Amino acid sequence: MTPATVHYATVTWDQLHRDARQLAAALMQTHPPFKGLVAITRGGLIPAAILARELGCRLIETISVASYAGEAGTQHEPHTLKAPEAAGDGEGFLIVDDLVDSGVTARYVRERLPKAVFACLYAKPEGMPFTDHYVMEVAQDTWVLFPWDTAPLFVPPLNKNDQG
Ligand SMILES: O=P(O)(O)OC[C@H]1O[C@H](OP(=O)(O)OP(=O)(O)O)[C@H](O)[C@@H]1O
Ligand SMILES: Nc1nc2[nH]cnc2c(=O)[nH]1
Ligand SMILES: [Mg+2]
Repeated sequence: MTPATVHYATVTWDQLHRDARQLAAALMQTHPPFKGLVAITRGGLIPAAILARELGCRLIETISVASYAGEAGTQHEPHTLKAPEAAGDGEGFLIVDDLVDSGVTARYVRERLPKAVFACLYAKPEGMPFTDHYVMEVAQDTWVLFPWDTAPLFVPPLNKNDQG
C-alpha cells in the first residue's frame, strides 16, 4: 500500500464467515481433498480455521512471515520466522491467507511450497497473479479492515442538539 491510500473497506465477522464458506465451497468443487492446510500467520489463521472445519481438514501447519523495509525505494523483503515443516514441498496442501495486496507475501510463500494451492478471501489487483482462488476483489487503494482490527465505537448523532 502507498501513503496515498484513502479508502477503507470494513469486513464484519459475519461477512468474513460467509466469504470463507463460499471459498470452501469453490475449493471443494475444484480440488480433491487436501492433506492439510498451511495458514500464513497471523491473518490467515481465522480463515484457515473456518476452511478446515468446512473441508474436514485436521492437519493445520503455519508459516510465519515477517516483512521489513529494504533500502529507500525498494520493496519490503519478507523472511521466515517459522517454517511449515509438515508441508514438504506443498503437494496436497492448501495455503491460506486473509488477503493478497502487493502479492509479496504470497509469492514468497509459494516459492517455499511450490506444489501447494493458494487461496485467500480478498485480492487486490497487484496480488491477484499470486493466488489461485479468492472470493472478492478489492481496489488497490483500499485498506481492508478485518474484524480483529476494529471495535464498535459510539458515533454522535448528526443533530448535535440531540445527544440522547
Ligand atoms: O500482498 P502483501 O502486500 O504481501 O500483503 C498481504 C499480507 O499482509 C498482511 O499480513 P502482515 O504481513 O501485515 O501480517 P499479519 O498477517 O501478521 O497481520 C496480510 O495478512 C497478508 O499476509
Ligand atoms: N488489514 C490489512 N492488512 C493488509 N496488509 C496488506 N494490505 C492490507 C489490508 O488492506 N488490510
Ligand atoms: Mg498476513
